[in-house]
Amino acid sequence: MSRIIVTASTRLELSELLAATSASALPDAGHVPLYRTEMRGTEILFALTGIGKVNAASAVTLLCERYAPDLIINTGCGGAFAGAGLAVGDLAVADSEYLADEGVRTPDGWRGLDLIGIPVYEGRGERLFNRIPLDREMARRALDCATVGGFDTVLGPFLTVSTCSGTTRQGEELLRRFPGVCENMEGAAVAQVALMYGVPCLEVRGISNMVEDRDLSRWDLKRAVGQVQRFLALYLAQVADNRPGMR
Ligand SMILES: O=C(O)c1cccc(C(=O)CC[C@H]2O[C@@H](n3cnc4c(=O)[nH]cnc43)[C@H](O)[C@@H]2O)c1
Repeated sequence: MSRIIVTASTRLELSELLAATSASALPDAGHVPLYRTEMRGTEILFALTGIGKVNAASAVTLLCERYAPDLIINTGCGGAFAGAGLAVGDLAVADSEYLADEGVRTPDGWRGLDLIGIPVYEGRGERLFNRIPLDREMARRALDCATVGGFDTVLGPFLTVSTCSGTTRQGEELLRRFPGVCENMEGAAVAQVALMYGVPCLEVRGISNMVEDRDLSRWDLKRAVGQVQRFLALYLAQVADNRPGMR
C-alpha cells in the first residue's frame, strides 16, 4: 500500500482534513501527534510537527524513519509577499524552498551560505546552499488541481524564516536575498529532510496574511486554513485515484 504523510505545524491547520477523511488517532510517534486514514488503498498519515524548523525537521526525520512514506505533503498557512499576485484566502504551491535567514550578515549586507562555502545538503551530484528543490511534477499537478477546483493559486518559491517578517521593510529585505511568493516557518526544513530521504515533497499553503507591517486585524487564519484543507481533500482523492507511483 502506498503511503502519504501530511504535515502541518498546528492542529488548526489539519482539523478540517481529519474530520473530512474520518482519520483516527494513532499512538503518538515520539513527540508527534499522528492520525491515520485510508483512501482507495492509499494510507494517509497526518502529523502535527509544531512550529518552526527544528520541530518540523525532527518530526519529518522520525516519520521517514518509521513510516517510509512515498510522498510528503507539507501544509498550513503562510504570508504572501507583495507582488506575488496573492491575496488572503488564496493558495500558494511551492516550486522550491529557501532557507532565507541561514547566512552571514556582512558589513556590505546579508549573504547566503554560498559565502561560507558549506552546503546544507550534498548528494546526488548536487551541493545545495540556501535553495531546496521540491518535486516539480507534484507541484504542477497540485496547481492544475487547484485551478480546476476554482482556487486562486500561485506557484513559486517559498521562503522559510525563523523570525516572521512583521514589517514591510523586512519583507523587502528578504526579496532582495531570494525570489519569493510565500513566507513560512517550516517548509525548507521539511523539504530538506524529504530530500535527504529521497521522498518527493509537495508544499501547499493557504494565505493568512500579507508580509507587511504587522496588523493582526488584516489576518484571516481561519479562511486560509479552511481553503487549503478543502483543496487538499480534493487533491488527496485525485492522487489516491492515480496511485501507481502516485504520478
Ligand atoms: O502573531 C504573530 O505575529 C504571528 C506571526 C506569524 C505567525 C503567526 C501564527 O499564528 C501562525 C504560525 C504558523 O503560520 C505560518 N505563517 C503564517 N503567516 C506567516 C508569515 O507571514 N511569516 C511566517 N510564517 C507564517 C508559519 O509557518 C507558522 O507555522 C502569528
